[in-house]
Amino acid sequence: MTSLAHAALDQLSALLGKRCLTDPDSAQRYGVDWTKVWAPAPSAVVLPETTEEVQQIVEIANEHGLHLVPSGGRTGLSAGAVAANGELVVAFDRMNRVLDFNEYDRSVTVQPGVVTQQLQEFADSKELFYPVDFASAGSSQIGGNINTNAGGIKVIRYGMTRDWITGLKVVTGRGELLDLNKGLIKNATGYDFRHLFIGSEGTLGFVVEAAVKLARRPKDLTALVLGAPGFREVMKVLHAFQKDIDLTAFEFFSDKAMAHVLEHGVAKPFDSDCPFYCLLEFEQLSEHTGERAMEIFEHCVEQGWVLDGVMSQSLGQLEQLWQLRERISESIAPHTPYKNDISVTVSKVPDFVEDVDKVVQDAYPDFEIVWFGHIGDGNMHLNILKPADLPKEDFFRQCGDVSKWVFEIVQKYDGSISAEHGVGMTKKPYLSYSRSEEEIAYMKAVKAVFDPNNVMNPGKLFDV
Ligand SMILES: O=C(O)CC[C@@H](O)C(=O)O
Ligand SMILES: [Zn+2]
Repeated sequence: MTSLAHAALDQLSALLGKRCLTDPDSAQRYGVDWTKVWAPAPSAVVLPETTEEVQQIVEIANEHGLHLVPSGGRTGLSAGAVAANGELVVAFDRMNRVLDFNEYDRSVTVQPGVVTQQLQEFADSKELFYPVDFASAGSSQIGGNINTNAGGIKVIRYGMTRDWITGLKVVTGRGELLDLNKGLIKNATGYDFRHLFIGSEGTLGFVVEAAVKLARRPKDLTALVLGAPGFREVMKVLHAFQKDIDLTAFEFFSDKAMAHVLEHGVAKPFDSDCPFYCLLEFEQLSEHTGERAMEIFEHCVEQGWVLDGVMSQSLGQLEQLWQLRERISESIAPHTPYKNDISVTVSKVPDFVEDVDKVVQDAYPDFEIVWFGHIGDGNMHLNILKPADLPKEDFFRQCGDVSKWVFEIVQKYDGSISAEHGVGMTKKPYLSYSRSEEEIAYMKAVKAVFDPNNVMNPGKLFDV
């Protein structure tokens, strides 16, 4: 570990005892997320258990000029929670309790270290539903989800994390505790700071408590996996289903993505090989919905938009079909992927994908390019896989060069360079492709208000 001012370390140890860690294993464990670009090098790791302790940590940081990095489930993909420069990591694993539940408000109050799946299971135990879901739900924490405004596989129906947070308690970079919006549905009293903190990547303060809204449990979820001859056909299928059915998900993946998950032991859904696949899901609110889905499926086949397909007949089959999509990220991970998480409005998706695909195919004739994502909400994951014999540094450098061309197209289409993974360090150099100079100046000014000494996660999102 790099050296932290002795006086600061003494104060932290006096405050937290054994919950102030300076051993190399803890540094490795708490100083990284799922990006493998920067090596972890924090000065120390602290594990607060109360809001008061969080406030005192922030006060010590201000006094000694420490830099603080929030750490949740560490499943991030943009290096937003990486401590690579001697920072103090503040990990929320010990603040992981459900504090309150109110069935009339359909609201649950949680600490930031509650794991997403723990929240989903709690909601289920109350016969309710927390709908924000993604493959890393088993380890990601709600505090991290709030800091990145996490999205995932159900956004088409339920929106992002932002749409489910009705209240936030935060400790600002000044060490003050703010109680934001207090669980209210309606509150027209000026600036809603809750929304400033959601998606702020820990640059303004720490989330120490959140009030989360819950939904009705979905009824008889059913999935269809369909094979399509081309990408444009996938979008026609989306349109055909959406005209009649409220979809809870519409995901797509290419044949290359399919090949990787099959190699990882997931069962093939049907015999035909197709260039593209989509997975769509809906609630069977009545028998009629299933019949209507079959009619639309047949229509898509007649039109030549669908080559083959399968529909789940049980919860087990539904879960099996979801594996095809949810396990893509882990199945390509051994190939050191360079990730892009880009979005445009849904109507622009076909032209946008065609333009980007042309650029990356030309730029990387020897690299494998894997497309998949949440196409129903306009979010594509573009992963470039590293050839086994190419050194990691050369690979990332080449990918970085091409990113500029990709992001020029994103800008042309008024899209986002980070739809749901955040900016962190990986996308920081490209922020101006999605946000104007004026906007970035306002962002910096806002940070200065909440965190005047720049103790909160510096070097992420933008440089001050
Ligand atoms: O690995 C990726 O590029 C995407 C990860 C995640 O957002 C997903 O949708 O599976
Ligand atoms: Zn995703």
